[in-house]
Amino acid sequence: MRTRVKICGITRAQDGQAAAQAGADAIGLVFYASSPRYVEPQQAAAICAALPPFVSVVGLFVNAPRKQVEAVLQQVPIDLLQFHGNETADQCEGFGRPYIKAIGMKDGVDVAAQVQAHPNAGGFLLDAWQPDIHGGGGVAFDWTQVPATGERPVILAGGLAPDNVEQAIRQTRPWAVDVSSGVEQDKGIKSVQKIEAFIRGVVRGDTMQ
Ligand SMILES: O=C(O)c1ccccc1N[C@@H]1O[C@H](COP(=O)(O)O)[C@@H](O)[C@H]1O
Repeated sequence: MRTRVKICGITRAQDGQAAAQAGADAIGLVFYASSPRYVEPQQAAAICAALPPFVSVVGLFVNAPRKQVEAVLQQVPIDLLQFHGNETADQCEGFGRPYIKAIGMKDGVDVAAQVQAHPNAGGFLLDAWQPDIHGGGGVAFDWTQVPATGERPVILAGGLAPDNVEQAIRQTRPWAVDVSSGVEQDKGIKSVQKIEAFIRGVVRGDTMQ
C-alpha cells in the first residue's frame, strides 16, 4: 500500500500547486490564529481554487469556537476536518463532516483511550506533544511509541523532513504522513525542492526491501 502524503500549512496558491505537482494527496490549511501558517478564509478559498482535481483539502482547527469552523466551512471547500486540540467527539462530529483527530504523543499518553473516545474519527494524527504550542513545531517523537490502532488509520506527523521520512515509514508503516515545517524555506512558505525531496523519501520508504 502506498503511504499517503499531506503537506500542511499552505498559505500561498503556488505552494498548494507545487505540492500537488510533486504528488501530494492532500494539503492542509491552518485556521488557528496563533500559528505562523494561519490563513484567512478568503485566501484559503483562493488556494483551493488553484488546485488541480483529486487533491484533498484538510482544514486544521485548534479548540476553535463552533461559529469559526462553520464560517470557514461556508467559504472554503474543505474535504476533511483536522482537530488538533482537546476537542471532544461530540464537538468534532457536530459539523457532519469527516474528521481526523490529533493525539499529542508524550510519555504515558493513553492512545487507546483517545481512539476509543472518537469512534467516528476517520483516523488519528500522531504528533509530538509540546508544552507551549499545539503543533507545527518540527519536533519528532519516539516512533517506537506508535501503537497498533487496529483498523483505524494512523497519520504520522511531527518533525518529519526529507531526510527522515523514509526511515519513519519503514519503522511505523503509517497510513499517511503529514509534514509542515520540514518542507518550509521560511515560516509559512514552502520550498518546492524540499516538498519534492520529501515525496521522494516517501516513495523510498514504500519500496520493499
Ligand atoms: O502547522 C501549524 O502551524 C500547526 C499549528 C497548530 C497545530 C498544528 C499545526 N500543524 C500540524 O502539526 C503537524 C506537525 O508539524 P511539523 O511537521 O512538525 O512542523 C503538521 O503535520 C500539521 O498537521
